[in-house]
Amino acid sequence: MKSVLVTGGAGYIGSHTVLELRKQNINVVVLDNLSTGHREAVQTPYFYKGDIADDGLVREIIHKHHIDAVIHFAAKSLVSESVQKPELYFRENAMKSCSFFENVIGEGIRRIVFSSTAAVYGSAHHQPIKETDVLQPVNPYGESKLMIEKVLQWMGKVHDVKWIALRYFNAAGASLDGRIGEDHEPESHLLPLVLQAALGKRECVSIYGDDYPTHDGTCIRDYIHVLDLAQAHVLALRALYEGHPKQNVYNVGTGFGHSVKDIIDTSERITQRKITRKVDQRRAGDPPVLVADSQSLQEHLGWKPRYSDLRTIIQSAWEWHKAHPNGYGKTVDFT
Ligand SMILES: NC(=O)c1ccc[n+]([C@@H]2O[C@H](COP(=O)([O-])OP(=O)(O)OC[C@H]3O[C@@H](n4cnc5c(N)ncnc54)[C@H](O)[C@@H]3O)[C@@H](O)[C@H]2O)c1
Ligand SMILES: O=c1ccn([C@@H]2O[C@H](COP(=O)(O)OP(=O)(O)O[C@H]3O[C@H](CO)[C@H](O)[C@H](O)[C@H]3O)[C@@H](O)[C@H]2O)c(=O)[nH]1
Repeated sequence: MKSVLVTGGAGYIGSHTVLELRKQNINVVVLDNLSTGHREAVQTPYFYKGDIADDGLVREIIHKHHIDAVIHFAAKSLVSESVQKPELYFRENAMKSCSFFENVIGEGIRRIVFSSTAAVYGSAHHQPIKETDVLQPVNPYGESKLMIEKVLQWMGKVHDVKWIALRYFNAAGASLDGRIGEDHEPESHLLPLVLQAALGKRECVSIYGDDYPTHDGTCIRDYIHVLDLAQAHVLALRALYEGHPKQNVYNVGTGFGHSVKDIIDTSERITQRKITRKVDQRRAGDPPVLVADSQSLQEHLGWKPRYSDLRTIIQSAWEWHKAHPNGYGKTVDFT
C-alpha cells in the first residue's frame, strides 16, 4: 500500500487533500505543528504534532510508516505578513523546506509534491499565465516559494527525485459534506471575510483598492475549489508513482478571473444577506490580475475542475461558515 507523508495536513488545503487521498486507499501520515492548522481538521488517524525542521522526528516518521512519497504543504502563506517580515518567510518556508527535503531524500524518498503558488509570477504582463512565463515575485512569500522550487530543481537533478510543484491560484470553498473548511486565525482571505460579514461577525468587508486597471477597478483572481485542488495532488502523486512527470511545474486554476466586487456581489445573492463594503487602500504586494492557464495539467495529468464555478465555491464555503461560525471545535447545531 502506498504510504504518503503530508506536511501541513491540519491546514485548509492539506486537510482536504488528506481526505481525497484516503478515498483512494492511500495510507496518509500528517506532520503539522498546528501553528495555523487545527487538530480537528486532520483526516487520518496517523498524526504527529511537530515541525518540518525537526530532523529526528521527520526521519522517525518515514521509517516507522514506510513512507514512499511526500506532499509538502506546510508553510507560512500570508502575502501581507511576508511584506512586513521577509526574514520569517525565508526562514520558515525556504530554509525549513530545504532541511526537510534533505532528510526526506536522505531517507531514500524519491517522490515529492510541493505546494507552490501563483505568487511566483508577480505582476504578470499577460493573462492567462503559463508555467513558462516570467517569474518575478513581487512579495517575499512568492520569492520564498520560488526558492523552494529551485531547491527541488537542483536536489531533484542530483538525487534523481521525481517531483511536481503545483502553482495554485486562489483556493476557496469547503468539502461538500460540510466536514472541513477554511479556518484561519486571523483570517485574511477574501471569501471567508466576506462570509463572516454576511454572518454578522464583521461589520464590513474592505475592498483593497478600486483603482486597478480592471473592469470594475478591483483585483481579479482565479478562484479554484479546494476539492479540485485536492484532486490535482492525487493526480500529481499518481504521475510520480507511474514514472517521471512530463513537466515539473503545473498551474492549478480555472482560466477565469473574478474581481473582488464580483465575489461580494455573488456572495450577497447566494447568502441573501446584505454585505457592507468599504473601499480601502491597496494592499502592498497585490498584483492586479492573476489568472491561470492550466492546459498542461489537463493534458498531461487528466485534471479537470469540477467544483470551481463561483456558485459551488461560495455555496460550499457558506454551508461551512454557517455550521462553524467560530471555526473548528466550536460547532453550532442549527437542527
Ligand atoms: N490558500 C491559498 O489560496 C493558497 C494558494 C497558493 C498556495 N498555497 C499554499 O498551500 C499550502 C497550504 O495553504 P493553506 O491555505 O492550506 O494554509 P494553512 O495555513 O491552512 O496550512 C498550512 C499548514 O502548515 C502547518 N505548518 C506551517 N508551518 C509548519 C512547520 N514549520 N512545520 C509543520 N507544520 C507547519 C500549519 O499549522 C498549517 O496546518 C501553503 O504552502 C500555501 O503557501 C495556498
Ligand atoms: O479583506 C480583503 C481581503 C482580500 N482582498 C483582495 O482579494 C483578493 C484575494 O486576496 P486573498 O487574500 O484572498 O488571496 P491572495 O490573492 O492575496 O493570496 C492567495 O493566493 C495567492 C496566489 O494567487 C497565494 O498563494 C496566497 O497563499 C493565497 O493566500 C486580493 O486582490 C486582495 O487584495 C480584499 O479586497 N479585501
